[in-house]
Amino acid sequence: MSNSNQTQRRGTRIEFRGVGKVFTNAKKTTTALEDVTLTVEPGEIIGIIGYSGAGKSTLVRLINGLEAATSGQLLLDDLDVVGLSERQLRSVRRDIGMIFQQFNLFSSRTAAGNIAYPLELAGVPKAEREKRVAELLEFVGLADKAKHYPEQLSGGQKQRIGIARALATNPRLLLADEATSALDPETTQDVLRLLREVNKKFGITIVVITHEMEVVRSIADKVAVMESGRVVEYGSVYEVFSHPKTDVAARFVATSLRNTPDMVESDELALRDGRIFTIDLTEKTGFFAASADATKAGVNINIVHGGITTLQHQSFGKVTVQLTGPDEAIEQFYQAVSTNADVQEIIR
Ligand SMILES: Nc1ncnc2c1ncn2[C@@H]1O[C@H](COP(=O)(O)OP(=O)(O)OP(=O)(O)O)[C@@H](O)[C@H]1O
Repeated sequence: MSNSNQTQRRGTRIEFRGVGKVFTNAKKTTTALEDVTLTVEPGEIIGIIGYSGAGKSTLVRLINGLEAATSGQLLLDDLDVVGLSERQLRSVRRDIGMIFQQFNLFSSRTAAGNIAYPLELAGVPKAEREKRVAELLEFVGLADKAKHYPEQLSGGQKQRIGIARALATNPRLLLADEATSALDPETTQDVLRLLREVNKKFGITIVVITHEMEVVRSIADKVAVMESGRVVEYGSVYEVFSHPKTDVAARFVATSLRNTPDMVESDELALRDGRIFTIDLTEKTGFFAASADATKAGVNINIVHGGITTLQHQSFGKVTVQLTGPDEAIEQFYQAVSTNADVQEIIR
């Protein structure tokens, strides 16, 4: 897409300041969000993760003004959107693109017709519209599918059309609500790669709502973990993946990294001879020096589980080892590695 405005525009900055959302109906009140404080810098990709009911969709609906916060402030750049009129919100929404789990394409319109729809709403003249639609189809790699109807497209292709439609009006913020949840893992990666490209090329801020940590790992710069309406953990993807602070974050990380034995594996490992340790590998661990000393003292070291990951240019991981041999030398190994690193022993 050659639109020169686009490269100069920057992504939206989002700031939640103590935001709460309480739904009240005749029978009961539900607190969907409580005291959410969070900043997303322009051009960042933030992953919002949480189990069902954690408040993720509500968070997105506040950003695009479909719901209003009941307390706190929500700033999009410098504008507090809490309490704006419907007319003002319409203008805010012009800068926001959305993509959805079920794609939400019109089945009666072709791929090109779907992408053209927001341009028609915005009153863009036909010739300009056609040019823009062609550029967008090219950008998402589906120029040959312009005249196809949604039912003739695969899930991944439908989502590409959804992304093209969301980009049609040059938004500065893209909200993706479970946008890859209906796709297989490989197609998910394709779509995430496209979203990364959108982010890099146009500097658009992207909010990715998901319940899959794999999605966060693949695309996000920052991650916010939600539980019961609160953001319980927030940080760079590296920080949260390498050192999750809360149980819920650790559980999400474990689903993606698989670098520690699960319960079934632990039960199996516990039956083995010797002692078994899961060791956090960092520069400070001194794992190789301690291993060399133990080997010299007659200890046999067997790696039984592990995984190393690189995120945001930093590597981290865990290794599970089985040590057999002289008790004293094994204890020395344990003392050495546990001085500077987190070490868990798997005990029968
Ligand atoms: N319009 C509404 N009226 C009443 N309660 C609501 C409404 N919308 C959401 N809630 C409640 O707010 C809480 C958060 O819901 P929300 O949909 O934001 O969670 P979620 O994390 O997106 O879950 P899911 O992954 O299942 O979509 C839930 O308890 C839900 O029942």
